Amino acid sequence: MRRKLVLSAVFFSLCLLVSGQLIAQIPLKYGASREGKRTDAAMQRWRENRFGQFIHFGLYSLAGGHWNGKYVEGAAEWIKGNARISDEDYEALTRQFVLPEFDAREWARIAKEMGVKYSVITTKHHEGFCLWPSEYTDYDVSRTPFGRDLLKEYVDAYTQEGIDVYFYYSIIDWNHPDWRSRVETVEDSLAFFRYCDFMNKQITELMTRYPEVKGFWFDGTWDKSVVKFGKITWDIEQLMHRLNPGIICGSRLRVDEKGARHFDTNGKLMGDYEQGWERSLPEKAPQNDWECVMTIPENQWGYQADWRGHIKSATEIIEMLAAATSMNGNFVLNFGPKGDGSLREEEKQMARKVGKWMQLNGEAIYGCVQAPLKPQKWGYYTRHRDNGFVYMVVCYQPVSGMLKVVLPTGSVIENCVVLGKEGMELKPEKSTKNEFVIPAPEVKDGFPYVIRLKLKEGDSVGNYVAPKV
Ligand SMILES: C[C@@H]1O/C(=N\OC(=O)Nc2ccccc2)[C@@H](O)[C@H](O)[C@@H]1O
Repeated sequence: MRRKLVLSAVFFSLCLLVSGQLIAQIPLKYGASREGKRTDAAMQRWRENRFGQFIHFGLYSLAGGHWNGKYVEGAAEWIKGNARISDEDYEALTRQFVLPEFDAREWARIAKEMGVKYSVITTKHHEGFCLWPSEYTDYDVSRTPFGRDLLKEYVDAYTQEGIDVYFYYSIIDWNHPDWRSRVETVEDSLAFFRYCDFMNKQITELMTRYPEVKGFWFDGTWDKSVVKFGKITWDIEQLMHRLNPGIICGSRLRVDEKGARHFDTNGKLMGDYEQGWERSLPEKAPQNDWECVMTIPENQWGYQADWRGHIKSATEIIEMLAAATSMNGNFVLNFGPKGDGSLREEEKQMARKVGKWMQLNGEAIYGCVQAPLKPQKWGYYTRHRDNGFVYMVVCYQPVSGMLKVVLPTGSVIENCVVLGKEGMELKPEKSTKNEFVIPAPEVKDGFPYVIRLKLKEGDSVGNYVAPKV
């Protein structure tokens, strides 16, 4: 009998362990450096920004996804490898880096028009070319006909427009002689640690030359060299916090000493937000802060002259932004400027359409969080963190003409209007004890619309525990 009890206890614990309910905590030196959501003002600002822009710009922008007159398959910013371009031929692009149409103030104006509150720029992508005059390499803007400090012009122009700036920095550096994708020999180790020293110097340079930077968006931490020496990513995090304790950094930087990425071996998030949502959205709200980065075509971050496949419409982008906000996440839309420094027409169009929508409906996005209400098929609920309104972002117009809403028992809808038509109140009908139907307004422009609900005082939507869905 006793043996049976012991065996079933062991079996039960194993099931829990396997199901992840009970991760046996092991001591980690280079695991998560902090736990739980940050509550400081800098992070709260990041949360309230909600909508951001990504800018992928580098030597790859000159190639535009084509080489020797031919379209090159794959992501345009990976063209060096995709087209098997020699180091010499690729480096020759620096002599074409003239940027006759580059105007950071125009980029910033268009970002402002689109309604983004922050912007992330590739200071150095995997190619290793730096958009600022770095003391630690010649492979940068200062050795090109353009010659100017592009990063400074970007930082000044965006800051002038009131848009927070963030720096993308690739750990992978195909140009640097000491970069190693794997470390197998003593020589590899010596080179790789020289590279880490170079990297720490560049990160320090970026944070001291451009103190406006609010955070870093690290990439390229999947290679064996980084996974094997996770401590280097701990060191980078410690370095950044020494230089600016409020700096914000996502989970993609970090690797613990066991090789675990994003979440350490004990299941704890390493970084200030989940940075794994690339061209995808979660099914339900993650526990942590999180950010989705999205491309307009299927998978092109750098400039590709010939977009193929499905190109997302402004309506699709707006729905993704609303979905992200409804799950407490940020949404960052990518632009890949052309090799002459100008923005492509499709992206300017996108900025105009999304910006027009944001002007009318931004209050349902900025500073908003998940409204814990039963999800409905017509779209997404958001809730402003302190104005008390609940927003319904309607993306799927019901043929019934009726929008169903289930509220906390005893709730009363005091006011119900479509943003932009505040003068015309909608009349919700109470169908059962806590279900209402709202007559759907006519959709004319093919864009989502937003209904704003004012609930009777005392309705605790904030604390309402939505039924398990
Ligand atoms: C934002 C993108 O980030 C990248 N890579 O991201 C990933 O590798 N993402 C990833 C990796 C494994 C699983 C899921 C996503 C880069 O290679 C790409 O050029 C672009 O800058």
